[in-house]
Order: sequence, then C-alpha cells, then structure tokens
Amino acid sequence: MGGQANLYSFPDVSTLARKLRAYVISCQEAGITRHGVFKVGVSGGSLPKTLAQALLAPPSGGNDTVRWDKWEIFFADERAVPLDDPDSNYFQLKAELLDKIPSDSKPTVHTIDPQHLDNTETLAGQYNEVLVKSFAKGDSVKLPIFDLLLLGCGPDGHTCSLFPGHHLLNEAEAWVAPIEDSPKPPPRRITLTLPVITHAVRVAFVATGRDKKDIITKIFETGERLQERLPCALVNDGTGERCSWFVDDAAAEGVSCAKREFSL
Ligand SMILES: O=C1O[C@H](COP(=O)(O)O)[C@@H](O)[C@H](O)[C@H]1O
Repeated sequence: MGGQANLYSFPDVSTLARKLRAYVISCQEAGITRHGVFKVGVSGGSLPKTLAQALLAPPSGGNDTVRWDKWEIFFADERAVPLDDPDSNYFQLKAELLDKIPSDSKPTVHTIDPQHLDNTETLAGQYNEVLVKSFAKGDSVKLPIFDLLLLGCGPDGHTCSLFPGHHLLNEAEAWVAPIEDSPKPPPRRITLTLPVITHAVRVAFVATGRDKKDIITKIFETGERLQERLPCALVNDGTGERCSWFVDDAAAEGVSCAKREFSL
C-alpha cells in the first residue's frame, strides 16, 4: 500500500471542523466529477456532531458549497435497533445533521430496513442489497467503491463495528456483515467489512478529546498495533496515504512523529 496515513492535528474542534469541511468538499467534487454523485459512508458515535459542525457552517464563498442534492449517504455500521431509537446511528445523524439541512436540497439517505431487526444476518443481507443496487447496478462488482468513508475510532481501536481481535476482521467476501457480540452495547449490529473499507477512494477518521489519546498513540507510535489487530491500524495499513486522520491536539498529544501539515 502506497505511503502512510496522514495525521492532521488541530488546536481545537472548530479549527478541525473547518479543515474537515474543506476535505469533504474536495472529495465531494471528485465524486461528482467521477460519476455525477457523491457516495459517502458515515459512522455513528461522536462523528455526527463534529460532522454537523463542519458541514452546516455557512459557505465562505468560492467552491465551499456542500451540494447536498448530490449526496448519497450510507451507514458504515448500524445498530439493530429501530430508526427512532437513540442508539441508532441513523437517529444520531438525523438529530445532529440531516434534520438541519435546508429542505430544498436534501441528500439521499440509505437506512437499514427496520423490518429485519430480529435477524442480523437478514439485516446485513438487506443492506448488502442496498449497496449492490447503488454500486453494482446489475453488473458483477467485487467490491463497492465509496468516494469517502467518514469513520470514528473507539478508545479500544475499533472502527465501524469491527472490534480488536474479532473474527469479523477476517471476513474476505461479504460487503456487509452481521455481529451479535459487539463488546460495546448494543451487541447486535451490522458493519461494512475491512475489504470494503480499504477499497474506498478516501477514508477519513475523526477523533477528538483526551480519552482518544492512548489509542491514537498506540495506532501511530507502537509496534503492538498490528499484533493486537486493532481495526483502525488495519485500515491505516490497507489504505496508506488515501487515509487521513482529523484529530485535535488533545487526542494527538502522545504522537511525536508522523503529523502532517493540512493544506487545501
Ligand atoms: O459503536 C460505535 O462506535 C464507534 C466509535 O464511536 P466514538 O463515540 O468513540 O466516536 C463509531 O465510529 C461507530 O459508528 C459506532 O457504531
């Protein structure tokens, strides 16, 4: 894999949000040029709040426009709960971001089908079909290619619903996989698999706050990261310079090397 993941550290979350906006818009423009739409996968957890701060800010002119009507939003992982449950990643994104987008320019949002909540295999199959319809369009395609995946990093190094050392990290065929034993509640979820994540055109992690410091240090500084099979480190290794980390100084405090200057 070419190069190393980019680690961008900013003094505070508002600065991070401004730079993240510029980055997402550049991925948006590339996606629209490539195929007329912007196909983005988003995580839950702390990400929707920071993303909303980035994307709901008024445009500063020039090319700084979020073209919501061109966005197709998918979920990088989702919990097997109703869509109006506060644990639902869709619910969190809706509350923080989707409900605040002006009604004349709404994105297309692909949720799980809540009819299949009682069976995570069926739920993963249903969401897989959603991806097939959008990315394969009747052709045989080995893997979907997201224009951008916006991911979180849990304090244990998990991303999406891929957890350290979990057997799902070995999944090589499925695009979407069920999980029934997530160590972080709720236990029943579905997730994009590692091959899908590392196949994206761009991957961006967003992680802020002191409670992310130890794991980010481990991911970027120590030799233990791969032995421990930390999902975030595996994504870094599978994507190289296509991967960018947007972190604040509190989260990056333990990293002494590898930080890059963000320019766009
Ligand atoms: O359970 C989850 O956690 C991760 C990380 O969340 P964070 O609050 O530590 O940012 C999140 O990315 C994932 O989508 C979610 O299901």
